[in-house]
Formats: sequence, C-alpha cells, structure tokens
Amino acid sequence: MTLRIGIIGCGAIGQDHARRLHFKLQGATVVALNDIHREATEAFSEASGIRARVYEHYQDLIQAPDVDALLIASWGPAHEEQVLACIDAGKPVFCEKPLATSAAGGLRIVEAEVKAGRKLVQVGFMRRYDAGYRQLKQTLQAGTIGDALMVHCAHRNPSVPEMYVGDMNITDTHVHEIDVLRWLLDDDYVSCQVIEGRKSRHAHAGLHDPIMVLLETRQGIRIDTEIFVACRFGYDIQCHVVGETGVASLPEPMSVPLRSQGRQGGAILMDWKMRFIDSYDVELQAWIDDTRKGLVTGPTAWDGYFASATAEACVEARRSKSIAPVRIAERPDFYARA
Ligand SMILES: NC(=O)C1=CN([C@@H]2O[C@H](COP(=O)(O)OP(=O)(O)OC[C@H]3O[C@@H](n4cnc5c(N)ncnc54)[C@H](O)[C@@H]3O)[C@@H](O)[C@H]2O)C=CC1
Ligand SMILES: O=C1[C@@H](O)[C@H](O)[C@@H](O)[C@H](O)[C@H]1O
Repeated sequence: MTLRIGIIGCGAIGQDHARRLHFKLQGATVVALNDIHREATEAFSEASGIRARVYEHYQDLIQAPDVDALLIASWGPAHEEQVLACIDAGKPVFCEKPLATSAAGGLRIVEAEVKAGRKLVQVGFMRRYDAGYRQLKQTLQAGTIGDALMVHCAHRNPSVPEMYVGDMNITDTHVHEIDVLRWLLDDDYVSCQVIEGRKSRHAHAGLHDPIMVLLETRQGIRIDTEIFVACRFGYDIQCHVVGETGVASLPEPMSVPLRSQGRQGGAILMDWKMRFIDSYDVELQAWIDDTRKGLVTGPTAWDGYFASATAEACVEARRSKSIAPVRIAERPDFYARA
C-alpha cells in the first residue's frame, strides 16, 4: 500500500520534504497540502509537479479520508495544535522540530498519545539518522574510548534571517544538540547553564550571538556547546566526545582536500540543507516504512517533549544567569527505552 501523505506547512523544509516524499523516496505519495499562504502553495503544487489538492484549513486536510499520514512543517508555535489534531484523528504524524514551543505543550502531546493507546508521533530530529553521528555512537558503544566524560560541540550557521531573534538560538538551533546528544550518550539531562559570549558585530539587533550552553547529564557527563549563528564562514557542526582513554569526533562532511594557489584545505558547506541532506532521506524513508507497518521507531513524542523541556530550562537559566535544573515529568511506561 502506498502511503498517502498530507503536508501542513509548505515553506522551505515543507517543500523539500514534499519533493523527497513524492519523487525520491519509495512507498509514499503526497496527495494534500496546506499552508496559511494558499496561493503560494497552489503555485508550488503546480510548479513542483506534485499537483496535490490544496486545503484552506489544515483540519479538513487531516480529516480527508484519502490522507493516511501527515507531515507537519509549519512554524513551531503551530505544531502543538496540529499534532494534537492528528492524534485526535488517529493518524500517524511526522512533526518537524520543535514538537512544541513549551514543556507543557510537549507534555500535552505525550498525554494525548498515551490516551490514544498507540504511538502515532515522530519528531524530525534527523541527526539521529546521520551516518557520522551513527558511526560516533557505534564507537562509543564499542567502548573504544572508555566511558564518555565530557563533550565539546559547536553549532555554527553563517547567518540567520532577521526574524530569528531572542532565544531562537536555543529553541530552534541548540534543540538539535539537545536531542542528538541525549541519544548519542543514552543519558538524560539534570542541569543547564547559558553563558553569553562577547557579542559579534555581525549579530543582528534582536540576537545575542554567540552563546555557550552547558549541560550536565544524569551520569555526570559535562557538555559544552558553542552556538554561533552569524559566524559568516560556513555551516559547521562539531562534536568531540572525550572518554577515559581517547577522544571520538563526529566525522567532517566529505570534501576534496585541495592544494592550490598557495593554499591547502577544503570547502566548508554554507547551507544546513546540504549538511544533513542524506539524513533527511534516511529519516523519512524509515518513517514511511515504519508507518506502513504501524510502528514508530524514530524520535518519539517523549523525545520531543524532553527536548522542549530542556530548551525551556536553558531559557530560564539564561534569564536567571545561573545553573538551572532540567525538570522532567515521570516517563510513562509507554515510552520505556528499548
Ligand atoms: N530538521 C531540520 O533540520 C529543520 C527543521 N526546521 C523546522 O521546520 C519548521 C519549518 O521551518 P522552515 O521551513 O524553515 O520555515 P518557513 O518559514 O520557510 O516555512 C514555514 C511555513 O509554515 C507556514 N505556516 C505557518 N503557520 C502555519 C499554520 N498555522 N498552518 C499552516 N501553515 C503555517 C508558513 O506560511 C510557511 O510557509 C520549523 O519548525 C523549523 O524549526 C527547519 C529547518 C531545518
Ligand atoms: O533546524 C535548523 C534550522 O531551523 C535552524 O535555524 C538552524 O540553526 C539549524 O542548523 C537547522 O538544522
């Protein structure tokens, strides 16, 4: 059975996902689209060749009998309401990060899913599907560097749009590290701290950039992440795990090493879309395959809630300029770790 998918939110990543689901991946077809910008969505539907029906209201799209599953790529504040509507309709849903913009919102989704009695929600934390992060996890699991003690990370973007302001470097950007490191280390967070660096002259008015986020895990592993979203030079993701007997690092993306014109080096990617392009494909192919079997094996609503609650604690820590506890609700058995 081909999975018939409806997409809510057809901006940058919504359009990319629509194309990959419809044209690139196996076992799915995009049959319905919705966005608050209807005309642009109709134009996209036509120009892309997908030619799906465009719905005025996302609720009607979710209810449509020929829509088997949903993908949500609207902006973050709309996610909670839209995911809850999918759960209410009993339909599987892939929701781009963040699952919700507050811990309470994430918890409402968790509670609704538990009440529904079956897993329906997967969250778009694609780094878990990245070949480099997977190799790093295998290295840690093999015990090659002993137990992990500390982790040094960086999440650098060349620039961000003017609408990217305030705490988005935590809620929109650092949320990727929050999820992937929890998965990588198979651990949870207990406390956090946010330190603002000297502000770059390239950071726009509504943003303090760069910042440093410190996390402490239940096992006592210390993590520092530099988030620098106006770094100018490239999209650069770093992760170095310091263990008892060695250091294991996230592999760099492949690029041809050059010796040319009196210089030595290679290219650095400039766009986040290219850095994780393969992992989006792997992530969504796995979601299609699982959904056709009635399973969720990727990041769950619980993982989405955990990330939102940790991000919220980081925002509190930033405001209070102190170390803040990461307070997490009791995990329902429904989401027991494998
Ligand atoms: N996993 C990843 O690496 C990435 C995830 N994202 C996430 O995907 C989501 C979308 O991001 P972008 O595509 O970059 O943003 P965007 O601004 O390009 O697109 C968002 C779209 O949602 C539409 N929209 C807003 N509210 C809506 C509503 N209530 N109902 C229906 N449509 C609505 C907007 O009109 C817009 O077309 C965000 O949550 C973002 O954090 C974005 C980029 C990368
Ligand atoms: O999710 C993403 C964006 O929304 C976010 O703004 C970027 O900082 C991230 O690198 C990208 O992966």
